[in-house]
Amino acid sequence: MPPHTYHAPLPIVTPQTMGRIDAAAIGSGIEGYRLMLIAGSAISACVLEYYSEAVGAIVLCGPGNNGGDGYVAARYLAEAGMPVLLYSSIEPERLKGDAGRARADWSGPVYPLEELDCMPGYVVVDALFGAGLDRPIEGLIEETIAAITASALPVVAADLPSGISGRTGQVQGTALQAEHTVTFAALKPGHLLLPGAGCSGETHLVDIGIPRRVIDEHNEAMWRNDPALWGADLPVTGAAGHKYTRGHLCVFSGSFSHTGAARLAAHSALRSGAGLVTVLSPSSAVAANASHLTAVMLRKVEDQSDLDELLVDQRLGGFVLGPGFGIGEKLRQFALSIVKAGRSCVLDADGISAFSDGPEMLFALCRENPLNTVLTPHDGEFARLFPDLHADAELSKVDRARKAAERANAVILYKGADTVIAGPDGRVVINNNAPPWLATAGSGDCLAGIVGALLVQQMPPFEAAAAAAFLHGEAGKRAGEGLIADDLPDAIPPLTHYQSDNRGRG
Ligand SMILES: NC(=O)C1=CN([C@@H]2O[C@H](COP(=O)(O)OP(=O)(O)OC[C@H]3O[C@@H](n4cnc5c(N)ncnc54)[C@H](O)[C@@H]3O)[C@@H](O)[C@H]2O)[C@H](O)CC1
Ligand SMILES: [K+]
Repeated sequence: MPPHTYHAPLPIVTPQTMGRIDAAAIGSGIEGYRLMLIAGSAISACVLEYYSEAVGAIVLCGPGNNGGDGYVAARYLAEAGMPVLLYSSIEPERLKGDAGRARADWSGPVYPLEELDCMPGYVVVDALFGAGLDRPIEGLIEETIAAITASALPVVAADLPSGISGRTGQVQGTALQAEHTVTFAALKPGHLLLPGAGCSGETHLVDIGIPRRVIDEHNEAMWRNDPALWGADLPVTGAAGHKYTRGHLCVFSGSFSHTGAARLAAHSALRSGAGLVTVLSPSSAVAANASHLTAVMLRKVEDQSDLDELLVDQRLGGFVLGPGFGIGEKLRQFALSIVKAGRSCVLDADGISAFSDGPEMLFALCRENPLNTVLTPHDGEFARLFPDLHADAELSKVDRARKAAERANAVILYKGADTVIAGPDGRVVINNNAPPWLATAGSGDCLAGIVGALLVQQMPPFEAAAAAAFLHGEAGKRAGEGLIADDLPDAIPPLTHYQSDNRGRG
């Protein structure tokens, strides 16, 4: 039995779409106040579960429905016997709609926010702003957030930590740091993208009674990375399989003093199930590579004619180009001829930077040979290849990755602690299983090797990139804190752990 339990992948929706989902649910006959009651009860349940020892709860209510959730939570907490002090950022009479109703159902006192006293031993319920935050926080609320931060009282956030944009995960002026965030119906990008992910603490997704059908009808082709998205596309080695049916990946080595990156990628590729892996080395580095390779094969590729000769062999299904290679015309020509030849190509590191001054030719070739290329930029490399997208402060990391994939006609694996994978068809996943210690020298080389291995095993590129990011994160967890990149290849979990279907490929 695989250790992974299968379920539907979690959709992610922007706050704007969440508003439409709320409206559709309410339009279909579900009462809005009922949704708020369930939301508020989930917040109070979280407080009672994690902070049962607290002296009491300080509930901060804002001017909209997020504040309404706060009034409901306050009532349930008080009913459970917890002392509650409720503070409002506006005169409570000004609350309208469901939030007004929630206030009317709260029989305790409402204090103005000016009177807030961060008493030791209390837990804070942050119901100031959620999905409706639409401008930077300033003035009294900014001061309130500073006071809570200085007090170090634990915070449970309703929907989102106040100050975090649900759409981008960016801080609007200032933001609270929560230990727990209770959100409703679907995750928002702000829960998974930095810095919002860091401010959310542990995120709890609660079903408040909006039917899954309504959420699916409004799907934005955006999910949290999960084996449920690609488990059925993982390569399966059947009894009749042999090393050639498991694909042959080639990894380019750099020059004499830059060979380690290619070997990390090659070793990771073998561990990710590639049948054969060959390091392609310039003559100057053949001896250095030979002294470190065993299961991985080695072949001299000095110039374009060597590569052209290699590309005649159709069994060589994919190439990883960039790690340690050096930026220059040689890399550009190699990349273009691989893509032109219709082979799978992972362009990483120098493989991305080399195209900073003119990626159009690469992007045009990718359009002619779709479903071949995966680009794996970190933030600096992304900025070099897509300077306009990187500089546009209005765009979220999801928007940037999506637009870049569309422009490049390639899958973009935009690395970071909040890696985003986007396909040219608009699909996006946000990866969130990477431990912080995975950010170490050579880690990206291993990731490129995993992507390449899955590509040569016939996995479609979007699924291959998403699966690789996930496997890389799992490898990081298995290798543990203090890992170095050399530990990663052997920590890659067996693919069979995540297979969800027996779609055998030989
Ligand atoms: N998702 C669901 O199914 C449910 C969600 N609920 C909760 O409702 C909020 C969203 O409510 P909304 O009224 O749209 O927005 P907010 O309460 O977040 O705030 C809007 C309010 O705040 C003002 N405002 C915005 N930015 C600022 C600022 N920087 N400074 C001052 N004022 C600001 C804005 O003008 C509005 O007046 C969602 O997060 C859930 O918590 C419901 O419970 C129903 C189910
Ligand atoms: K909040």
